[in-house]
Amino acid sequence: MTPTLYEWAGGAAAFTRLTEAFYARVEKDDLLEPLFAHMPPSHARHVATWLAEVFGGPADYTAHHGGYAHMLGKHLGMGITEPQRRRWVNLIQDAADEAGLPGDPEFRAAFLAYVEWGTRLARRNSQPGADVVREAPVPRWGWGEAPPYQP
Ligand code: HEM
Repeated sequence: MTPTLYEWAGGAAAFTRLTEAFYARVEKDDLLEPLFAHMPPSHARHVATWLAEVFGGPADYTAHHGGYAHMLGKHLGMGITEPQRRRWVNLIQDAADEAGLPGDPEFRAAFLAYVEWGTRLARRNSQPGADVVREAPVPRWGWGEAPPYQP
């Protein structure tokens, strides 16, 4: 059986460490801090729950946090710029290193693929007047072309 990305990453605790490390960096970041200035303390935990579900963990964001529609609503009208999007991508990769997520090529390729996809959608959906998909399931992301290397 191929493990899920969630299992390979180290389960719920790994995603908690990831988003804590990420938002510690966001708070000190010139481009992102202004966007997140009014973020409630629960934010890091909610994003960890989202990412855990996306990568094959329990569907708790869908069950308890309003699912896709709630996530979408948080980004609407924000007008994320490309430099801000790219910084988000850079900081979550730094956070993945700091949080000790697996560094193997296959895991990081799948992780970054989702982060690229998700941030590009978030940026597009955040533009004023964007034509957005309002209802959808929380996505589920897999290994793609390179499954985990298990000798
Ligand atoms: C893969 C990409 C992304 C994912 C998975 C993601 C996920 C989320 C989720 C789940 C929430 C809602 C949290 C809750 O339920 O409380 C949220 C809110 C938010 N996101 Fe994103 N996001 C992504 C990209 C971005 C980008 C690129 C930016 C800006 C550069 C951004 C800025 C924000 C902000 C400012 C909030 C609202 C924080 C608040 O509650 O005040 N997101 N995001």
